[in-house]
Amino acid sequence: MSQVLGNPQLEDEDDDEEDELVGLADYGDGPDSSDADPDSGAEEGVLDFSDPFSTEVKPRILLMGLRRSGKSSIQKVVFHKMSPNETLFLESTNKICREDVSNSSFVNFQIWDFPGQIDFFDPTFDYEMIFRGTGALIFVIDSQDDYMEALARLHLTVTRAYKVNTDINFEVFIHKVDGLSDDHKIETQRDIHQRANDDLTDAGLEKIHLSFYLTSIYDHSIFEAFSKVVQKLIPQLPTLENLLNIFISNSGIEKAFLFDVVSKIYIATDSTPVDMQTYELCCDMIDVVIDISCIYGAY
Ligand SMILES: Nc1nc2c(ncn2[C@@H]2O[C@H](COP(=O)(O)OP(=O)(O)OP(=O)(O)O)[C@@H](O)[C@H]2O)c(=O)[nH]1
Repeated sequence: MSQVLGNPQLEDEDDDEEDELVGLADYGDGPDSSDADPDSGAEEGVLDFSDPFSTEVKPRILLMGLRRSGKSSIQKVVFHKMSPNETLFLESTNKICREDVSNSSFVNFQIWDFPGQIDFFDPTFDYEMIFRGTGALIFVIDSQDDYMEALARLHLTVTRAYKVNTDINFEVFIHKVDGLSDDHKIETQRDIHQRANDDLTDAGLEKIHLSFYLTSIYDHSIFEAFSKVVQKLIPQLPTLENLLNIFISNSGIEKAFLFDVVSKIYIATDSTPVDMQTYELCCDMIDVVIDISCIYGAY
């Protein structure tokens, strides 16, 4: 049986969502570029890259990838509890959207959602400043689309970012795999992995490590992948893992996760392998607890 640990902050959830989008950089060249996301409660304005907020020491996670690859959907489903079907109605992002995620002392970072058409040669785009403070760069590839252009973009993005900051974790989400058969998923992952690493080797940058994940917003894979990305940014991870190891060996519990209840990402787990079904069961349990808490108003 699994143990679910965490600190729900349910009463603040709605308020948090209101406050979460803290800034938007105008990066659009289209007619919609001044439109704020109507659902986000966003505070709109031109982002001053030199503002004091942007130099905060919170780890920064960037969501990049081609247009319509699924970046905003990932953010909305994981951090705003949007149902996957609702993402069909999301409008294209025309600005850099920054969101502060401060669910607990461990889940405390900024997510920057980039528009698909970002141009590194645009002098108004200060990519050096952006990459300098970045902990993880998630590059989203639409696996249901032809991914050659996405791979070229991935290469350009990673090499640019690495030049500025060699400490960035590069995470590649091979996304929308719900539309692929199991064999096709494995083949796509192998092909993307091979091509992306070959491109880096050809550029003499084989030391750059890319991590690959098969993801979809229609199942728990996106939460699992995000969990792994976030864990790499938590310096206390080895200690937490150790504590969970001690916990399961002394309690007879089979598997333990330390959850961020609000987002359902797990911050740490013991060192036995993660079985997706156990993780899904724990996520479902969290949903039940949240639903019951809402009904009985315990908070
Ligand atoms: N089948 C499937 N569709 C998805 C998934 N994730 C996102 N989508 C769909 O992909 C489309 C584009 O999603 P967005 O989140 O707007 O993409 P984006 O990368 O933010 O797009 P830009 O803002 O234009 O850069 C939407 O219709 C989503 O419903 C997924 O895991 N599976």
